[in-house]
Amino acid sequence: MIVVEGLSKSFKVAKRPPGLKHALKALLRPEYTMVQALKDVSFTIQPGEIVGYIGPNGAGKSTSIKMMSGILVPDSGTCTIMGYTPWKERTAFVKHIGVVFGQRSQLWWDVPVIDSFELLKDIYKISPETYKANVTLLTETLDLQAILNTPVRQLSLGQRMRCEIAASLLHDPQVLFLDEPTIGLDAVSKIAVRNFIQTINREKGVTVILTTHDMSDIEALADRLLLIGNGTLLYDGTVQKLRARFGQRKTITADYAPCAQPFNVPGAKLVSWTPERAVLQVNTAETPVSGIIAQLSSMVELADVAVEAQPVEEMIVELYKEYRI
Ligand SMILES: Nc1ncnc2c1ncn2[C@@H]1O[C@H](COP(=O)(O)OP(=O)(O)OP(=O)(O)O)[C@@H](O)[C@H]1O
Repeated sequence: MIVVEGLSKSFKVAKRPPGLKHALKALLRPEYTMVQALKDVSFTIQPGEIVGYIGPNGAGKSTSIKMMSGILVPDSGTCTIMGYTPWKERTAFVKHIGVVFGQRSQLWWDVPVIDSFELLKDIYKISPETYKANVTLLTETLDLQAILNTPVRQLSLGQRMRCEIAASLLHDPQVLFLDEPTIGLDAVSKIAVRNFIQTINREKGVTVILTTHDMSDIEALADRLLLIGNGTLLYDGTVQKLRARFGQRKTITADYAPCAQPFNVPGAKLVSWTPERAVLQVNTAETPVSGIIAQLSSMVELADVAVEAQPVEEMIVELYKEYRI
């Protein structure tokens, strides 16, 4: 579906040290530096995948999405999506993709949402039947009925995001690029957007490339992660592979009948202790959880035990540390 090979992109940025003197100098004799946003990035994405494209600020995620959606031209490298080179065959190519930039709107600010949808219908030359069916489906699943006649500028962020996602799917694209689609959304809207992404992936087979800083989006949606740092692709693998590598740390929370003294369980690290509850961390590669629970039950009268895996967020932090990004 998507084949990216050796993509590189640099930007020429004007140097402007602070101060009026430097500002005047920069105006008369501008100096430039080059920022390398992407360096030789390659990957392949299969139809129907949901891929989390992650990395710290300035890593090169948006630059990649802009190239894959045909907005930016790389300095070198190739990208083929459904047989198209995005930046060369943009008019034909955009019919097959949907793009949502969480920080920017593709809707017309002053007109009601439904008018923006009508304009998109004409731009994408969507047939009346497809348009009608999709507006009905998207209105229902994204709960848009009450806001379809409201001008975009009067919508809340969460309402606008739902409209943006609907707008990006009116023409039945096979690939959807989502750049921070849940940024600034409340918990209810986030879950609604995530559920919707899962639904269109499952029911319509839409391939999704998702960039986000919200690791709970990744945990809920992505089967596979692409980690980018300083413009370089550092990790390409499934969330399970990440778990196998970093997810051996488990947290055990034990509730017990009151106990006067803090205790020590060999093989586990005591994170916190109260007379009725202890939180321990264990590396399951070295000590099995069952062994820790057996030790605990010989020391205190256990009432309840909860075992939690390490959250994906913490594993990603470990990955960032490992690659020093
Ligand atoms: N139009 C531009 N002109 C100059 N530099 C740019 C431009 N666009 C991006 N850059 C630079 O390229 C690098 C990568 O930026 P990019 O926006 O792709 O990062 P990102 O991973 O999307 O970051 P964030 O998570 O903060 O959105 C950064 O150093 C950025 O300053």
